[in-house]
Amino acid sequence: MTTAPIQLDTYKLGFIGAGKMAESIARGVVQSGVLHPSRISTAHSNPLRRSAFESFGVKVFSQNQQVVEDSDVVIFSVKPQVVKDVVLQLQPLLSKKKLLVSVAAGVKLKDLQTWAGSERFVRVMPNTPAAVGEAATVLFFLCTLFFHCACFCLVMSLGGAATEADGELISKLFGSVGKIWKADEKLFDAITGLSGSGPAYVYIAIEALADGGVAAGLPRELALGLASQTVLGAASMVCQSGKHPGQLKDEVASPGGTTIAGIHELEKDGFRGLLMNAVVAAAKRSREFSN
Ligand SMILES: NC(=O)C1=CN([C@@H]2O[C@H](COP(=O)(O)OP(=O)(O)OC[C@H]3O[C@@H](n4cnc5c(N)ncnc54)[C@H](OP(=O)(O)O)[C@@H]3O)[C@@H](O)[C@H]2O)C=CC1
Ligand SMILES: O=C(O)[C@@H]1CCC=N1
Repeated sequence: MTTAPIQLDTYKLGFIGAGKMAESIARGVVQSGVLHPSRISTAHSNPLRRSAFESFGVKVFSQNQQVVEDSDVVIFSVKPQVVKDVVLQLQPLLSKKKLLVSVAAGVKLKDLQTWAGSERFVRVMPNTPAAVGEAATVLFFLCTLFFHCACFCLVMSLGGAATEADGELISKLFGSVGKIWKADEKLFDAITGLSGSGPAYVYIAIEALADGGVAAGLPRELALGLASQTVLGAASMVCQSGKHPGQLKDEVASPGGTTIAGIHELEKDGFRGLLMNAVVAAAKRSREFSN
């Protein structure tokens, strides 16, 4: 039985938690054109947070309850430390008609479903480049195997009462702000440590590369522009060339040249190990948020 394709623009999207992650997703969704800003809402009392969303047409209520009542899809984008209280507070409004999403680091789906009194809940780990349509987002689906017409049909059951259409809806929504993957929930702490937190590691690298340029005599603006574009170009080469980053690195490092002199410095001070440690530490912190 074929179902009609999901029309994203017939849904209304609400954010509980009008912070950096919510704003990044909302900006990316609006920029992609898949949803008009008038069909997006959030709530905050702080004038700065209100104007941040109103500046691109998103409705800002004063209460969370109004957001839930106004939305078909509700994204919980508050900090992990408060998500339980917020979900419990809104529980009476979280009917099965609402598709619920959590972007909170470390908070397990089973707990979210319990607090909401609804199994129509999906976990998502996005990152802030959603704002420019370049997010790395991982979705957690509860996969249930059903016998269907004498063959296996892997049904993306998103948690009990969630449906395959819910999966398509969430995939389309987050697919509009970048690349999406699906993974088992047991990987989510590592995913959070890598791609959830990863933009911050790269921002530090860009800042440090620019500082290196300044130390070598470049004007700050030129150094920052070159550093940013070099990281963007290198990442694009990995994503588009199909080559391993090690091969791409070797293609830059001429024998006895400048690059290998720089790489030698990085290796002397354990550059790789430092990045690995950052991901592992962030994943460990994510695990601390689960009950
Ligand atoms: N930032 C990122 O790069 C990523 C964040 N996430 C996840 O997204 C979630 C939000 O993170 P982030 O956007 O960075 O955090 P922010 O602090 O920027 O945003 C959280 C927002 O929630 C608001 N808030 C606090 N309590 C309530 C409440 N009871 N009801 C409604 N809103 C409330 C805060 O308001 P106030 O400031 O007034 O307290 C704030 O505006 C977290 O769970 C995080 O793990 C996931 C991936 C990446
Ligand atoms: O720093 C944090 O906890 C959030 C989750 C992943 C990125 N930012």
